[in-house]
Amino acid sequence: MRFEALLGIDVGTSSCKALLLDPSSQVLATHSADYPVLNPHPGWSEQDPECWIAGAQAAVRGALSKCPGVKIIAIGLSGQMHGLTPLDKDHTVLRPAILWNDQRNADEVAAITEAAGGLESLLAQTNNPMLTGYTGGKIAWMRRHEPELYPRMRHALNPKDYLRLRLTGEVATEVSDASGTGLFDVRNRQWARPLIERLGIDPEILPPSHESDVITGRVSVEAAEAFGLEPGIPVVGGGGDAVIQTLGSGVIDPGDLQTTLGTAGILAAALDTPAVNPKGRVQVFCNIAPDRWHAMGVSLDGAGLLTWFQAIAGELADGAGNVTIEKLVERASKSPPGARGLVFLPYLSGGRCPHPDPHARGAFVGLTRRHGDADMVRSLLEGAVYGLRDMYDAMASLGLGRHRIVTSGGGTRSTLWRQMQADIFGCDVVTTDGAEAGGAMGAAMVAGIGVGIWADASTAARLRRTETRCSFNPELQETYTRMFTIYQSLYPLLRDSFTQLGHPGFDAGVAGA
Ligand SMILES: Nc1ncnc2c1ncn2[C@@H]1O[C@H](COP(=O)(O)OP(=O)(O)O)[C@@H](O)[C@H]1O
Ligand SMILES: O=C(CO)[C@@H](O)[C@H](O)COP(=O)(O)O
Repeated sequence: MRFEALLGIDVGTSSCKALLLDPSSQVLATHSADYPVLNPHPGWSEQDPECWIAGAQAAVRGALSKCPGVKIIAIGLSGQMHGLTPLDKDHTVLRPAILWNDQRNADEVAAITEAAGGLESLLAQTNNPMLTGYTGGKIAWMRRHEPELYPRMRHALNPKDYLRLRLTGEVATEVSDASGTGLFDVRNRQWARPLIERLGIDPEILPPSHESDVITGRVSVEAAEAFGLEPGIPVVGGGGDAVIQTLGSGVIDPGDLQTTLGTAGILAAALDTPAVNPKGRVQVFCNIAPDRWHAMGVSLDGAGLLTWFQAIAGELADGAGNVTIEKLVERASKSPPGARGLVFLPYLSGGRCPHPDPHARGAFVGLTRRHGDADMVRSLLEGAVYGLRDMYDAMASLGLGRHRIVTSGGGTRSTLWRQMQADIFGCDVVTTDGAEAGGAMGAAMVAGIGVGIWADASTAARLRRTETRCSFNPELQETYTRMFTIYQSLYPLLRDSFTQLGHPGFDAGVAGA
């Protein structure tokens, strides 16, 4: 017997996830497929777009195989934001995609800010500063550093929009991911054309932008065969993962806070106006709902801290594959709150919010002979949450409440990490069904809105169900308040040292040269 479902696909940084949702908003199946990130130079972060396609095909086929007889009625797309996927006129990928956590383009970002008339003027045009992670600076970097490739670039797509192209043959984006280029007029939900022209960027390389629930194309015959789908299925706009995850967590109306522990760490809230961005310290983007906006702080290292440590621990154990994430978290649970006075600064990939500093670095501060692996892993987990708390403080002028956090992403698999969020923020932390599937849940929901199953985002959001709850322990407030105060004091003290440690000679082992 055939039954209907919506398919959400999330092109994450570490894996592609697929999720099937039935029209009553029950999760039917999920499946994911991993792929690697490439770091060819210090501060560079790239991926081969073909790995997203192979990952999406494996994730979709895996999810479908768990639901024999399912008929997909619409597809929604989610993906890591800001990644520059440059294509030529025949849609051939010109170079590996430059990802959201890449730090190579600080010079171009400074030049763009100046050309725009300074930070205030840029904020007036886009509501956002140009950050090193954003697509606009990467386009400028290619123009300067890859002059043989740049003139061939006809399309600059975000990762999920490249998947859209491969699924439907259509070049398109939607307002949330367009916001993350730094070239989008977030208040008016359209490309910031005067800015784009002033920067000398050809506006034609930027895809047409739609609202997130608009149908942008249909699965082609060729893609149907490659993905195990039927041709003709409508594909809606979808959203950037950091934005669409709020819908997937049921957070679409102003009030709740939402966090995500994926590769990145994200603290977000829905807004009903395009709020003034406080000194450009946070990200204010278009939300999935056409009458909503989205404020967030992003740390470039969230749950990705654990996979970094896992790789190191695996090397020390002679490459033995038994250092699992679960084992690391289990070790962390043996260390007390505050990790015996050990703090970890989570800036392995540089800083974004509240410190937009490509030179920022990670640091264990306070090590003694009493500290062991359990304390080190615990301080990593706590450092990721202090990072979220620091973003909350940076967003103070937005007047966001803190009565409850809804959390999502791969890191939410750990009860310890969810409890830490509750204890460090001093509020309840809940998960909703499908929380681990990242943006794939929100993508399936927006697909349903696009084909009329739900009237709007608020209606769809109300159908999410709470699955877990951690209440905060008041007895830990003093420890965590003290530790967080120390955490906040450290970056300003270490900033100059971080910059000096970034001397390229140190990486090459010839700092005197
Ligand atoms: N059991 C677990 N406990 C805590 N964290 C986990 C667990 N399993 C996976 N993770 C973390 O989840 C992260 C991946 O989350 P995910 O939401 O899939 O990220 P992305 O969308 O960026 O690919 C990894 O960096 C890993 O550290
Ligand atoms: O840079 C941002 C949002 O501004 C990140 O959220 C990326 O979009 C990557 O997300 P994950 O792969 O970690 O979910």
